[in-house]
Amino acid sequence: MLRIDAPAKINLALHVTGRRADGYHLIESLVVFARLGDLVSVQAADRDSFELRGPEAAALSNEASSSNLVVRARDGLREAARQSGVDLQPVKIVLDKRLPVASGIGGGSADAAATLKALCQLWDFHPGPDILSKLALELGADVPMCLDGQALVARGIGEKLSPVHLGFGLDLVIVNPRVGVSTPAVFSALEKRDNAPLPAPDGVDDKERFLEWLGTARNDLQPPAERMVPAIANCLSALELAGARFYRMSGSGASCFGLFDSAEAARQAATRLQQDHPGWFVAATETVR
Ligand SMILES: C[C@@](CO)(OP(=O)(O)O)[C@H](O)COP(=O)(O)OP(=O)(O)OC[C@H]1O[C@@H](n2ccc(N)nc2=O)[C@H](O)[C@@H]1O
Ligand SMILES: Nc1ncnc2c1ncn2[C@@H]1O[C@H](COP(=O)(O)OP(=O)(O)O)[C@@H](O)[C@H]1O
Repeated sequence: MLRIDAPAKINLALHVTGRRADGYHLIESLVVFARLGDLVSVQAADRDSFELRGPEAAALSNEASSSNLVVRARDGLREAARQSGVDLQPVKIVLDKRLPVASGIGGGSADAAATLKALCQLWDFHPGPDILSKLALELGADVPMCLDGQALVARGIGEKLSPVHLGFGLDLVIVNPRVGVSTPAVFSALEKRDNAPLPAPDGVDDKERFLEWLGTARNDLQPPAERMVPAIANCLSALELAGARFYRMSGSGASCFGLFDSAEAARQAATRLQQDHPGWFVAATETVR
C-alpha cells in the first residue's frame, strides 16, 4: 500500500479583494500546512473500490462515494490519462479521515491532492504540471495549493501560487466547535468584496516580526462566518484564554487556530481546551516545513 499524507491547510490570513464575473471571489491568502491531516492509501486491485474510515469518517458516510473528492480525483486523473491514450488499472483507495469536515482547513481538498499524488506514483503516470494543476482546480479552488503543500501566498481564486520561505516552524492549536460551515454561504454573506490587498509578508526569518506583521493582515471571511456561527467567537476567546500569542479563524471557518511559543505550550493548551470543551475538536500540531 502506498500512503500519502493529506495535511490540513491553515489560512493564516485571507483577504477578499474582488469578485469574478462567474461569482468566484478573488483572494490573497497566506497559507501554511500542518502535520495534522488525513491519510490516503492506494493499492492496485482487481476492481475500483473506496473505503472511508477514521474518527471523522461518519460526517461523510451519508454522502455518495462518487461525490467524495478522493473518487473525483481518481476519475479525473484516469480521464486525463485516457485522453492521452493510456488505460489505467483499477485501484483500491482508503481514506483515513481525521480532519473535521467542512471546517475551513481544506480536508477534502487535501484528500483530493493526496489522491492525485498517490495515483500518479502508483500508476507511474505523470501528466505535466499544467495538466495536473488544471485537474486540481477543477476539483476545487483549494486543491492546487494543497498539491503544492508548502507555505505560500495564493491569489486569483486560490490557484495562483507564490511560495513563501518561512525560516521557522509554527506551533499551533486548531479548535473547531463542531458546527459545519458552508463555504459558498460565507462568501455570499460578505458585506464588502473589494477589500485592501494582503500586505507583503514581513518577518519571514524572524518569528516576532512575523507575528507583528500577521496582526496587520485579516481574514475577511471571519466577520460573516462569526455572524452565522456564534460559536466561532467562543473558540477565539478560548484560544486567547489558553495563552495563544495570536489567534484567528482559518478559511471560511469554523476552525480557528492559535499560535503558541513552543510545541509544549501548544500541547498543554490543547489538553486544557479539550477538557474545558469536550464537544469541540481540538488538536495541537506544527507546520510542515
Ligand atoms: C475559503 C477557502 C480559503 O482557502 O477555504 P475553505 O474555507 O473552503 O477551507 C477556499 O477559498 C475555498 O476553496 P474550496 O473549498 O476548494 O472551494 P470550491 O469548492 O472551489 O468552491 C466552493 C464555493 O465557494 C465559493 N468560492 C470559493 C473559492 C473562491 N475563491 N471564491 C468563492 O466564491 C464559490 O461559491 C464556490 O462555488
Ligand atoms: N474527502 C472529503 N473530505 C471532506 N469533505 C469532502 C470530501 N469529499 C467531498 N467532500 C465535501 O466537501 C465539503 C467541504 O469539505 P472540506 O474540504 O472538509 O471543507 P473545508 O475546505 O471548509 O475544510 C464537505 O461538506 C463534503 O460534502
